[in-house]
Amino acid sequence: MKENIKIESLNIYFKTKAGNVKAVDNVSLELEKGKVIGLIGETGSGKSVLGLSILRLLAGNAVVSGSIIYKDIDILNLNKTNIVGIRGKEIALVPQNPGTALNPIIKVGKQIAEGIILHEKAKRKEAKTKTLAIIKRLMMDSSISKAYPFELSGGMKQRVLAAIGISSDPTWLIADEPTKGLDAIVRNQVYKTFNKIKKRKDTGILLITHDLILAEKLCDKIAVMYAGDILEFGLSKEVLENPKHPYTKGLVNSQPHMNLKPMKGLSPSLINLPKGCKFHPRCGYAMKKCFLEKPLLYKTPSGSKVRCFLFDKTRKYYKDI
Ligand SMILES: Nc1ncnc2c1ncn2[C@@H]1O[C@H](COP(=O)(O)OP(=O)(O)OP(=O)(O)O)[C@@H](O)[C@H]1O
Ligand code: NI
Repeated sequence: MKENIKIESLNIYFKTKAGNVKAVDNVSLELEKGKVIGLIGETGSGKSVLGLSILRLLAGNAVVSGSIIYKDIDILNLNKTNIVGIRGKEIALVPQNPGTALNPIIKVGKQIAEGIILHEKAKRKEAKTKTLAIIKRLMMDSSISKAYPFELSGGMKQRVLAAIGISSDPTWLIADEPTKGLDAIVRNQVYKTFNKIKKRKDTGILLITHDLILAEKLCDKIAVMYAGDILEFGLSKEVLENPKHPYTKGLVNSQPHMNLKPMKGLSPSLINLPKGCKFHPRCGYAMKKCFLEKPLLYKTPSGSKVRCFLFDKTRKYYKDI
């Protein structure tokens, strides 16, 4: 599918005074058009960096290699003018921090309409009609178009950002932690907004989140990140209800609605990464091999992929954990 986003051997490091920060390590991942793919993992695991790289929005000290193919084009090779034609129009971002992402002195409706005018070269009147249709589609009251951002709650601002995101009918939406800092009721409203977008089936979503309840409700597939690596990838239900990698198990068990059992240890320094499996210093199942060699992504009988030697069936210490 030409409109899939195919990430291949993506490496991203940041040059800093303390050394090179390896934020994304040889990631290959295909995002299927019209599907919702979740990206979960502890803080600092590289989720936002991966999402922003698709939009070429990384900071100036980023060094990127590999490829991100969309419609037969490598996004990483586009010049600044051409990326502007894709960003916002075909691949849109719903940014983190709704508090700062909206312009405080412009009414919300106008902010949604501006995107439509910019990307679709629409006339102001057409843009206004479409803005009201989008507001209605996302189940918000039309009166919000006349409100200034400060008049809206955090959840409402987040939904307005989603409205801006879909205003140009993009093929892809990259949403970075849309429920961060919101209480349960408002989180549910944001979920409903994204579910509406999902139901239209013509927009795929890359959902970056710590909210595993949201991830399970919305995502078709989930990728689990740790220190720049994907450690597990598979159907959402499979990954969250039957996690295979010891790290995914730890993440699931540390959720407030689960045992709330924090995972032991801390993520490694991205400047000085552990040899072998990056998770081995924290892993209760670590074997000698894990200290020396980086595991591949092994396919499990249920179809998910797990970067863990316990799932390398060719070896005799394979067991279901
Ligand atoms: N411009 C930069 N210079 C140096 N390091 C950076 C830069 N941008 C990001 N990083 C580092 O890259 C790593 C990955 O960051 P990223 O924001 O992708 O994490 P994340 O998984 O989104 O975490 P969170 O869940 O907290 O949002 C972090 O260690 C971060 O400090
Ligand atoms: Ni992030």
